[in-house]
Amino acid sequence: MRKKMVAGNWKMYGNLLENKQLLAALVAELNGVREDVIVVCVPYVYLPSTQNELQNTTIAWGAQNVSQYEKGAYTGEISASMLSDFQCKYVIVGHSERRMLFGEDNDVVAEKYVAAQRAGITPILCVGETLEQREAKITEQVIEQQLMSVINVAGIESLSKAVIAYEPVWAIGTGKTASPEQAQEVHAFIRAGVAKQNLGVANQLIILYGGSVKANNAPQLFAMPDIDGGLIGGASLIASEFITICRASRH
Ligand SMILES: O=C(CO)COP(=O)(O)O
Repeated sequence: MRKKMVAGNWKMYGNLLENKQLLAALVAELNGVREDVIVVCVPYVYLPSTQNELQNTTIAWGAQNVSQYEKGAYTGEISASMLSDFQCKYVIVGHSERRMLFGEDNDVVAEKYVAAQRAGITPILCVGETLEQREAKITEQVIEQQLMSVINVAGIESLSKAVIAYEPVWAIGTGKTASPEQAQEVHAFIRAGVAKQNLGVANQLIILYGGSVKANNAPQLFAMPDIDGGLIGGASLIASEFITICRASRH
């Protein structure tokens, strides 16, 4: 049995006070009561305060991005070993907002994935098609390319220390969720592709769905056989929503 996982992606929201209240609510409701994996991916500057709130709890924390470089004259960048200093267990790489708004291509994403793993941090690798690509019926090609550019560099076994998040771009922040069947179809495609290369890795691989997951649609999504949980944006900022979503991952 694969573990279920729910990860919050706070994006560029929050402040010290709001974060403290949100984390206190999560700890009160979720700490120690679940064997599934619960993660919050916070803005870099809130890693120390998040660590402070969550250490000695069963809720993990992570970052939303990482530099592909180990160190050097890269003004404004944050390395994977810096994230390790704050006991980050996870980092999101290749989020569609990074790909589209900050020009990260498949090669850069692969380098970031490798940099994270080198520092012992589990990358949450995001893949997903745009609406245009879906309508052109090239969803599978797009996702295969996104995955293969990482696998070609890092190897198929590297996926045993990674999480994949399928996030259709058209479903992110739009309130338009992929139907459980639509999402399942892509999740199954991803798992089958990995299984062709390594069945053991494929069976253990956690594949999250992301894109307008809310408390009211999470149960149906998480009930699908290849959906192992969610990567949650907007709803991860509302304690009651996120807690309900975390509970929905248990069945
Ligand atoms: O991008 C997402 C998570 O990484 C999804 O965002 P929303 O849940 O706000 O649609």
